[in-house]
Order: sequence, then structure tokens, then C-alpha cells
Amino acid sequence: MVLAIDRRSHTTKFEHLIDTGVNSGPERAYLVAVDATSADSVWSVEDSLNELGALARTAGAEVVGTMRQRLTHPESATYLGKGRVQELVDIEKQLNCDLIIFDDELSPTQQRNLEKILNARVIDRTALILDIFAQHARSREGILQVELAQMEYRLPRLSGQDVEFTRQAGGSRGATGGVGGAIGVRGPGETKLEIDRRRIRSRISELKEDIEDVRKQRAIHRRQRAAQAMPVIAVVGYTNAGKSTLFNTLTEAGVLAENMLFATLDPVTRHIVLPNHQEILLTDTVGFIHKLPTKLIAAFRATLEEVVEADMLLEVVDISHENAIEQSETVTEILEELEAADKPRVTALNKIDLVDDPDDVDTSLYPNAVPVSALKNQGLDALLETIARVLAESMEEVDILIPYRKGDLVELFHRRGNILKEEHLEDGVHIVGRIHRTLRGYFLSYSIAE
Ligand SMILES: Nc1nc2c(ncn2[C@@H]2O[C@H](COP(=O)(O)OP(=O)(O)OP(=O)(O)O)[C@@H](O)[C@H]2O)c(=O)[nH]1
Ligand SMILES: [Mg+2]
Repeated sequence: MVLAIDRRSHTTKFEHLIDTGVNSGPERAYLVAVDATSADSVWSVEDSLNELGALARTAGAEVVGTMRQRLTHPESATYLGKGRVQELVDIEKQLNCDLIIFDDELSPTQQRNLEKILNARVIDRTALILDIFAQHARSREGILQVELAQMEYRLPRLSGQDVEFTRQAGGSRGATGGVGGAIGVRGPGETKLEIDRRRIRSRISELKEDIEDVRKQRAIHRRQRAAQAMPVIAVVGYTNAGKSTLFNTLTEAGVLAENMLFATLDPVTRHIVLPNHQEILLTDTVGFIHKLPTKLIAAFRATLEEVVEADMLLEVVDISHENAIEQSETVTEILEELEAADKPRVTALNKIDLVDDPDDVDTSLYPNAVPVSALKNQGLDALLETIARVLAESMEEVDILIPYRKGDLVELFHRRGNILKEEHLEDGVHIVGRIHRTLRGYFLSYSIAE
């Protein structure tokens, strides 16, 4: 996957350059990680490497081997220690590797040094994730956000020479094509470097402006939805947890759900009715992953605002995954970064059909957890009831007297609120009940409580 800019029209497109394997087989990738004793991650290096392998396969590569080194922290010059880098030179020859993928974001210096020593292409976890995002971006919003993230990633990594933005589709697997190929650029050439930097910077500002327009559009849509006065629930969770499958089952929408990482990039919103007849809006959105680059989160701000602005979160956890707990911790960390971790949350412990002994699942580890199978349609009534209950808990109590001429407001309360007491008095209908904060404004002026 390579980014190409048509300078005349200033439109951006992604060209698919990953070898599909029809002619010469998929690209052969070797994975490398440092097991840093200083890291405070809940993830083990094995699990992190397994996930890197899944990312590599999603991007279209074949994993031919892995290496890890235990260090206090990655070496600043070459990520791995000297001896291990030499070992890597032999391995890449033996295994005939096309690319070496590092499990952490490499600094520009590390990347340049490694590229000098190794023959295969050097890419890192961030470049790989960006590559998958680029493959899956469909909407204008998604494409703009991915391009911004790619440009931000590229800028500090430019080292002159060849920043020809456009490459030929279907090119060979030379030093620059294939998985993550658009990202690494090397060579001397000060003047050219300056020009390239300026060009990228100006593209970054253009993209930011375009994304700002997208953000404003989204804000308008949100305001329109707010006028419908339905609470918005954002479906969040680790990539591949089953968010889109659950979303489809609950809403009968035809969102793409696939066994691949980052199948969904664009948020979709649909309306559903809870068992207590309360109407809500459900939003499916992009998945999270550990070591998700902050720049990428920043670039996806327009999309992620759907999560930030939601009234409640429905977290989907793949409870059949051996790293379910680590994944959920990562989701919470990213929600904290987005300042959305304090919202009321219900957890769907999904893929329960794949768990040998569902009774052994410890639901107490997750907030308001309900075991479900989105695919087999199990546990969904209980899930909806829990959503209704948690939503009710986040409602505010009101004591109001609505005049008889405002019959529509009484009806609205009946549909969307929880009535604790209702009596028909001379001046109107007296209601004591709970209503979601998005609707409170309609009733405030009829309040009779202190
Ligand atoms: N067995 C089983 N598989 C499921 C269940 N729910 C989802 N899956 C499968 O899990 C895979 C991922 O599902 P998606 O719904 O695309 O997951 P997602 O969380 O939307 O993933 P991204 O959009 O990539 O972040 C698909 O192959 C689904 O068929 C379930 O309840 N049981
Ligand atoms: Mg999805």
C-alpha cells in the first residue's frame, strides 16, 4: 500500500502494492521485538509478537520467523543490541526475507541505521498499522485521516533523495514497494530534503483543514441527533472483538464484519429500541490496539469524537481471546487518553460460544458485564436490559408539573423516561421520574421541586 498524490488535482489516493501472492507468493516477513524490562505494559512480549504477526498477515505478508531480545530498554542506535543485529543479517539471508518488522515504533535514527545494515526493508508496528488503515479506508473522512497520520509519520523520517510521492502500482518489491513501503525514505541531499519537508508540511496543513471541515460536519450531525433527544451509545473495544457483528445483530445494519484487524474505520450510527421501550442511538466505530500511536489517535480525532461525545459506552471484549484482560486494559487506557473512560459502561463479553466452560468466565472483572455471542445471537436480551438499567442509573430525577396543553411533553416522558409517580391534578400532570440528561432541558421549566 502506497500513498500517491496527484499534484495537479491535489487529490489523494492509495495504491495497492502488496503482492497478493499470485506471481511470487506473499512478502516474507520476519518479526523482531525487545522484551524491555523497563516497560510497564500488561502485555507479554510473546503476546505482542503474536499480535504483530496477525497485523502482518492482515497487511498481506507471510510471517517466516520471530526474534526477541531481553534488554532494559531498546538500544537507541539500532533497537536491538549489536550482536543480535548481526544475527539478523544472517537470518534474513537464510530465510530470504523481504521485510523485517519491529514491534515498537523505531526512531528515525534507528530506522536509518538498521536500513544501512539490513538488506530487507525495515518497517515498524506503526507503519504496519498505517498500512492496514490505508488498505481499509473507504470514506473521504477515513482516507484524509489515514493520509494525515502517514504524513506526520513520514515527516521526521525524511532524509532527502527520492520523495517522489507517486509510485507505480504493481512495482517490484525493491527497496520501497510492498507492505509499509511508502513510509521509509533514505539518502542524502539537503536541498531536496528541504523541498520535500516543505511539501509534506503544506500537505499536512491542507489535510488538517479538510479534516476540520469533516469534524464540523460531524458536529452538525451530532446536534441534529441531539435534537432527536436519544441517548447515544458508542460501541468500543479491541480490534476484531466483534463490535461490528454485535452492531449488525442489534441494528440489522449491514456493516462489514470480518476476521481481520481494523475492518471498520468509519463510524456508523443506527437507532434501536430497548426492552423498556426507550429509544437509543448506537454507533459502531474503529477498534483499538496496544501501542496505538498517539499521532494516529490524534489524526482520527474526527472519528473518535463519536466516542468522546457519547452518553454511554458499550465495550465489546472477545472473551475467548487469551489476552481478553490485556485487551480490555488497553481499551481503558486509550479511553483515558480520550478522556472518555469515566462514562457509564456496559461490557459485552462476546464470543461466549467459543468458550469451553462459560460458567468459568469471571464477569466481575469488567463493568456491568454480560456474556453474549453476537454471532449466535445469545445473551442479547440480557445485554439490552443491562444497557437500559445502566442508562436509567445515569438518568436524573425530576419532579414536574406539565400543563395539559403540553400533552406532547407528557407523551415524550412516557416514551423516554422512567415514571416513579404520576397524578392528574387541576393544573396539569404531576410526574416524578427519571429522565436522561439529554432530555432534561425540555422539562426544567416545569420543575416544582426546590
Ligand atoms: N465465534 C464467534 N465469532 C464472532 C462473534 N462475534 C464476532 N465474531 C467474529 O469475529 C470476527 C471479527 O468480527 P468484527 O465484528 O468484524 O469485529 P470488530 O470488533 O468490528 O473488528 P474491527 O472493526 O476490525 O476492529 C469476525 O470473523 C466475526 O465473525 C461471536 O459471538 N462468536
Ligand atoms: Mg468493526
